[in-house]
Amino acid sequence: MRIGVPKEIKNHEYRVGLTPDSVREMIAHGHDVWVETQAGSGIGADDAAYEAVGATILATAREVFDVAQMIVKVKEPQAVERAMLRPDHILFTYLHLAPDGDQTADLVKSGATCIAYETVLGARGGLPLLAPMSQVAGRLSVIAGAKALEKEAGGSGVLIGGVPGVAAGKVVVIGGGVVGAHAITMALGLGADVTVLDRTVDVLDDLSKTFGSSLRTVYSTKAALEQYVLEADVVVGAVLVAGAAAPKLVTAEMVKRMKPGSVLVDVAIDQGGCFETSKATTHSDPTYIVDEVVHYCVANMPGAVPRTSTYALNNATLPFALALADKGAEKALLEDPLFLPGLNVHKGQITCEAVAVALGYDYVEPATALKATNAAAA
Ligand SMILES: NC(=O)C1=CN([C@@H]2O[C@H](COP(=O)(O)OP(=O)(O)OC[C@H]3O[C@@H](n4cnc5c(N)ncnc54)[C@H](O)[C@@H]3O)[C@@H](O)[C@H]2O)C=CC1
Ligand SMILES: CC(=O)C(=O)O
Ligand SMILES: [Mg+2]
Repeated sequence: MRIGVPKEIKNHEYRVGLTPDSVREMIAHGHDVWVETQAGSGIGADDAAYEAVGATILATAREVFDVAQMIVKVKEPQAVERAMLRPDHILFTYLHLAPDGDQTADLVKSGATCIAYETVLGARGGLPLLAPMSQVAGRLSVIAGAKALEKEAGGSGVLIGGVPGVAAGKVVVIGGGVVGAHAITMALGLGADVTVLDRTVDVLDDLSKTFGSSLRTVYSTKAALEQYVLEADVVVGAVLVAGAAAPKLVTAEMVKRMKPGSVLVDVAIDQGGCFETSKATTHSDPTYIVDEVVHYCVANMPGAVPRTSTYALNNATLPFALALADKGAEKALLEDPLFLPGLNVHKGQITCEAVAVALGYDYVEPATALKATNAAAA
């Protein structure tokens, strides 16, 4: 198959869809790979590193999209990229469609086969192609929160870990999944006073076993949320209902009552955000203030540490990218019931139920959509 790797163009996004090592695997499987010039510069992989493993460098994204059958990216395609998609393209990347009507409409119109990293399922549960970036974002969330607490940033001037004789900052993590667990690791490591809320008792049980008595675990009710959010110095929003828009757990009214100079870090912003006052920000202007509360809502947090993030992402995505290239999208997806839920849009149809429900489209089961294409082609 002909594989294309364009340079990412989202604000301060330095990751790349395939590392040179991944390209080498693709080529060893008999595929051809075209890479846009400088696509790997953010991870320290120059054009020569891609050429050394057999890739061909192209000057523009347009040439990459023109030559490729499958496009491997990191972030959801931006409008200019969506305009280059064709019905015969396979697009393999993060999509986060539920909160993004414009992107969804463009992908439907393109007729392309669009497979989202974030809805592929794992054999041991969870979301294996989201997990590595959730690990990174969870760890970064506490660093971002600690920086935003500084006076200069509009924060209250609390040092997150305190010092002997002065209390540490209170970090409240809402959602104890992958982002949550990694935020907890960092916050405890920095010496903060840490509480996690989740609505699944088993999640709290696992976290309690992992972190012991240094972590406060709380079952998430409206009352508990309000109590802990109002006392917090930093709140990390880390909830997820797979594929769906994030529930708005902290209302604008609660934000008004938070401590002046406290900080909200909405990691769930890529699914629309779990605080009512959240709006997506970028690495070049990551925070804004509402009612004296600092908001950090960067939708591509791992893009700030592209070396760690790209390698972690490729470790998870490469086997799936190889399956798509080796077998074609229909066969690769239909043969693997855990990969199949990754299909979000196919030939103009929405094949992820949570996206269809969120945006008011008809839902077509992914297997049905793929088999209909096979039948039409036969
Ligand atoms: N901004 C960014 O750069 C990045 C954002 N993310 C996002 O972070 C979010 C979290 O991802 P993961 O930790 O991987 O998900 P996960 O599925 O591992 O964990 C989510 C947790 O939220 C809990 N939850 C769901 N609804 C809840 C509610 N109403 N109240 C309390 N808890 C609730 C679940 O029980 C689960 O434990 C996702 O939206 C993901 O896309 C992930 C990576 C990067
Ligand atoms: C998961 C995601 O949105 C990211 O890594 O940018
Ligand atoms: Mg206030």
